Formats: sequence, structure tokens, C-alpha cells
Amino acid sequence: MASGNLEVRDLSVSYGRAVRALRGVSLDVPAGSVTAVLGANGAGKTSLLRAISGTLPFHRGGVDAGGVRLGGRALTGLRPAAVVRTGVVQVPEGRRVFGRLTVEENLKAGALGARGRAGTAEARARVLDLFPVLAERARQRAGLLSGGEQQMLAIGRALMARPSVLLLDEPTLGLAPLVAARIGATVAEINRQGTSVLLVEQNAALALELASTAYVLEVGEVAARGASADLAAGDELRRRYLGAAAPPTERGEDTGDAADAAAGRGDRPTLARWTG
Ligand SMILES: Nc1ncnc2c1ncn2[C@@H]1O[C@H](COP(=O)(O)OP(=O)(O)OP(=O)(O)O)[C@@H](O)[C@H]1O
Repeated sequence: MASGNLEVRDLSVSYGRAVRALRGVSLDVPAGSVTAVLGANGAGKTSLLRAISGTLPFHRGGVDAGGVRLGGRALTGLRPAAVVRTGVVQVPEGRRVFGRLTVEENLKAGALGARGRAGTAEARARVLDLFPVLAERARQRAGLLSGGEQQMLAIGRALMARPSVLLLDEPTLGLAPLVAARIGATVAEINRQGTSVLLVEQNAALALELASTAYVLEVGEVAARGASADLAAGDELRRRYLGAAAPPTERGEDTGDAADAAAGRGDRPTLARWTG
């Protein structure tokens, strides 16, 4: 289903004159991959997804420089509906389902933006197979679902447009660990079925488990990127995002970065820093 690599190049985004949310951000989502973007509150993760999906103008934001391409085709400047038709679909943060509509109606709404009508029944079957609870609740109002179920519906609604690239903004935010793990497993399955995923998460442990490659955004810039396994093993990311102490040294103590450097221990995985 994947239709090419998603490429973000030298992207700068601002909201009015005062807020520069992204500065010169470049990243790749290879076709068929799960790629993660980590970062603290306000780092620019959501702005990145908005720039890709064409929804920045809804938030009074805009692209100042750089651009986004899918399979070589420029997405920058396209309206959100046109971006969806290229196969790139965003699931916004905060599980924004239509609360007064039923689950079934929400799914139908998701199919409206799809590339042609053919395939809607197949997409619906896929969604209900991934999330059987949505079939059970088909006639219930979406607003009455639990938080986890609303997140499933938000993802299911996006899948109704049959995306080749799914943009996921903090899908596990505020969910109990078991529910978050269930969402994570489903994201892996969606990817296994051929959909590329760009996953924005504050839950770094989960994101690094799902993704092959991850980027760390700090104050609007890519501070690090690398294979998820390397990033997860790296001291800096472990300390900052995984809430874990660095592994002990041979002497059984954490000497910290400076002492490590002084001692010449350069063999630990390090974050690949971009200098611009
Ligand atoms: N609509 C907006 N108008 C003005 N500034 C905004 C707007 N949306 C985001 N910002 C600002 O842009 C910067 C990046 O925000 P963004 O939401 O992209 O970060 P984030 O990493 O997704 O954070 P969070 O996890 O809190 O959503 C922040 O300084 C934020 O305050």
C-alpha cells in the first residue's frame, strides 16, 4: 500500500511573527517504515505533522521555508483534502472524534476523503478486524466511548481513507498502560499490513519499540536521530526521555558524560548529532 518515501526537507514553520516552531527540520519516513519523533512539550512535534498534512493554516501557522514530498511529489501548499487524496492522513492529538455521531457514522466520515469510493468496504472490514470493539459499538455515540476506544475510532476513521502514510500524534497520551500497549500493538499491525507510520510520541519507550528510526526534536530543531535501538541504548536519551539512569560503568557507578569523555570511553552508543 505504501506509495513512496515521505521526505521533509529544511522545514521551517512559524505562527505569526512571534513563534518559530520549527527551524530547518529534515527527516525521512521510508516507505513501509515506522519512524518516530520524540521531544518534550512544545518541541514542535505537532507543528511538524500539521505542516505535512497541510493543516497549519487552521492554526494560524505557515511554512516559511523547505517542504514535504511523497514519492517525489510536493505536498507543500496543498490543501488538507488534497494531501489526504495523495495518501497521507493525520490522526490529530486528543482523539478528536465526532462525539455526537455514532461509531459507524464516524467511520463513514473518514471514507469521504478517500481516493475514490472503491475499496471503502474493504477498508471498513480492515478497521473492524483491527478494532473489533468498534463493531460492537457501531451504533453508539462516539462521545460515550472510553478514551482508549475513542483513540481506536480516531485511528480507524483515518484508515477509512486508505492511507499509505499514517501520521499519528501522541496516540497513547492519557491512556492506561495496558490500553497504550494495545494501541501500540495495533500500530505495529497496521504497519505490517503495509502502511508507513510517522509516530509522534512522548512515550519514548513505546515509540522506540515500534519504530526502526527515531528523531529527537528540541526547541524546533532535530537534536538527534538514529536507529531506535541505538537511541534507546544511548545514555543521553535514556536519561532525558526514558527516565532511566545510565548503565553503570565497570566500576559500578555513573560517572556522567563529562567524566566518560575524560576517561575516553567513546564506545557507548551516542546520539547522531546534526550540525545543520
Ligand atoms: N496555534 C498556535 N499558535 C501559536 N503558537 C503555537 C500554536 N501551536 C503551537 N504553537 C507553539 O509552537 C511551538 C511548538 O508547538 P507544538 O505543539 O508543535 O509542539 P509539540 O512538540 O507538539 O508539543 P505538545 O506535545 O505540547 O503538543 C510551541 O512553542 C507552541 O507554543
